[in-house]
Amino acid sequence: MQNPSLPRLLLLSFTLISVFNLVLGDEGFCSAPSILDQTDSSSKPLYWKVTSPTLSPSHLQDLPGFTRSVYRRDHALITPESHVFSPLPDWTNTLGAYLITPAIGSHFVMYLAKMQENSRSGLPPNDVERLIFVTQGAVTLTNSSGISNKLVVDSYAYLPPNFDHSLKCDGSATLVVFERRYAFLDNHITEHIVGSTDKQPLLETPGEVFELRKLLPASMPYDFNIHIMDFQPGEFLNVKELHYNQHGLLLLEGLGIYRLGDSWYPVQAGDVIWMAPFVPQWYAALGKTRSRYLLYKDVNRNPL
Ligand SMILES: NC(=O)N[C@H](N)C(=O)O
Ligand SMILES: [Mn+2]
Repeated sequence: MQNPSLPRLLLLSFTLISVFNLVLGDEGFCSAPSILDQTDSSSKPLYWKVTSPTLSPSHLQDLPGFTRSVYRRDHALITPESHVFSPLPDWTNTLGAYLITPAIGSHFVMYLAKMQENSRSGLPPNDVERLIFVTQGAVTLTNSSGISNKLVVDSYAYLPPNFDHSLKCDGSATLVVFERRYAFLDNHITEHIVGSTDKQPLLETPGEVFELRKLLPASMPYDFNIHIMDFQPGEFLNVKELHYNQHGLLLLEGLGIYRLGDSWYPVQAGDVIWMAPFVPQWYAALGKTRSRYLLYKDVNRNPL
């Protein structure tokens, strides 16, 4: 057999190198793109991952039937690839995905409302209070006396039971909405509230390292609150909580591990969690950026 010519050798070695490059990539063998390699998110709008989550690692994206969602007796993890939207009754041009309802065992509802152009909200049932929190876009809230407030990302509004109001959206907006049949107490009444997370003071968290803000007053008329909790990577809940209160959680930023009962779940921004009363619960923040989650918690009412 004659010696292979130099040009053939060069062609062969070039082919081999490019094949290895293709397989190895520059991070090593079979390297899957890491969620941590996300482009620098400082150029993105606040809470951008809530409405554009990493639906699943790219090498699992097209795996039929793959989901991280779980439903158990005392908890549920609802991840974005499981959302089922349908027109919200009484709302105009708005798609809703109910994520937590009394059918799961809760005394409240939690849903995502995707408002499209020229959309308008409907009212909740009588005696039902509502809290809306904007995670994308902007809406205009108008109350019965005609006063309007523009709510942008990170803003919220609390509407007392039987409080006439309407939300209008010209472009698009995504809201997370909590509604609950108000637990009337003596002659207490709640007030209409409009605010934004960044204007709420940090509260003491004795024995814990996370930063805590609350969106509603702690006073007796309010039968629930919304906690905004921030963890730096590596920080975790000190107390492995087990309490009579129930939770609806939306992870707004970051990623980590949520322990619920005897299960441990990797979670990321966009994930929603239902926690029934007494479910053991614990969180640890991972990754390169802070974790921030929004948490519904019933308060101020005797559990009997
Ligand atoms: N799972 C939680 O983050 N729970 C809150 N720390 C709470 O119950 O207040
Ligand atoms: Mn808790």
